[in-house]
Amino acid sequence: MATLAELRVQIDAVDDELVRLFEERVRLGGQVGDYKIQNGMKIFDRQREREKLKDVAEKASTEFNKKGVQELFEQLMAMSRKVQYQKLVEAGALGRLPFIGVKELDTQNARVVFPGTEGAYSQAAMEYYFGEKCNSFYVRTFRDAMESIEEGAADFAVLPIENSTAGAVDEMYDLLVEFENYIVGETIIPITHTLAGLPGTELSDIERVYSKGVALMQASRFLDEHSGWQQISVANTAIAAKKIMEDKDKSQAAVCSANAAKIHGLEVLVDNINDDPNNSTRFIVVTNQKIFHKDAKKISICFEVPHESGSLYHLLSHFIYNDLNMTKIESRPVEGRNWEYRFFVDFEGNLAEPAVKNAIRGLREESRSLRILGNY
Ligand SMILES: O=C(O)C(=O)C[C@]1(C(=O)O)C=C[C@@H](O)C=C1
Repeated sequence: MATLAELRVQIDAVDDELVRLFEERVRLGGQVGDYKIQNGMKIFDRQREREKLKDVAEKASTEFNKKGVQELFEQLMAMSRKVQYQKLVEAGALGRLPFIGVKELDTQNARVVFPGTEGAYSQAAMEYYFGEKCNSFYVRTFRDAMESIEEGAADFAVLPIENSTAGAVDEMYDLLVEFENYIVGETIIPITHTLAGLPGTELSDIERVYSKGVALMQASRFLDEHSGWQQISVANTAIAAKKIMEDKDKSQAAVCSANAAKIHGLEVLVDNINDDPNNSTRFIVVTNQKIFHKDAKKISICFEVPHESGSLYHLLSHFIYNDLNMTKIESRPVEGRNWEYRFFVDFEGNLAEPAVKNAIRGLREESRSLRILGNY
């Protein structure tokens, strides 16, 4: 039997040959890229790749090798595509950037909308981002705010997208797909909930607690200690506070900020009731113009993937090969198509960078309905 050293010599010889053939294949892939660019053809040829995978599997002898050789060729062809996309970018064949780079966002005379009512956390986030004196108004729901932007009634909207305890605000992700609005900024603020009621309310008076569903979730430990209380979800924490004040009923309380309690004439019955003392929410700033700040560092996109094994894996490889750092991924069901998903990805970068253009080019060709949600 051969010794380990002898076997390794043989493996080294095979590997040297593989590297030589790999380089030869990448070179040919590049030439195909030049041809496709000259003739205005798409880089990704799904049909050709399917045939290739079938062919190489047929040439392998065992089931294990058939599967292995297919995985290997999937990778090899993905690499060819990356080389070809790179060439496209170098040839300037990317077309115009659909987004306009701006030096500053025009926030001076802007009219800003936030969901809820006076005292909403979105208002606090808005004041943090635009300043306390900004020209603002409120609407009831997230959808109403997105509509105000789309119609041009407001220049910017401030909306929650993610909470450190409760996770993604699913509704916002769906609205970002539904409306042609774009993210141009973000801000994170601490969220500290209180239990608020009419002045003089005792905890023993309370029968019903109103708030936004996610706020009830964020205070679930405290609320679970009072299992007799009915929890009722309303559109917004500050709307809950306003309702308690209007109903003048001591059997009702709200989960809201101390500021919302004060604005609506309520007493803070129990302070700081969130499960996590570091509870905070990330808010996005949305507008209807396709603009991005020239120094923007983060890009949000969404896309649907073909219902095929490995398709998400291949799409995400565009980030790896272009050396882009992905910071977040979320998925949401695609409406009307059971068990199919739309992915939302955040990654670091600026739309003007070649690596970003290259990745987006590849993602656009290989996914369904790619949308750039914003660069901020
Ligand atoms: O044959 C082509 O059209 C190529 O671009 C080459 C290649 C490959 O590497 O084999 C790469 C990308 C295509 O999706 C299909 C095949």
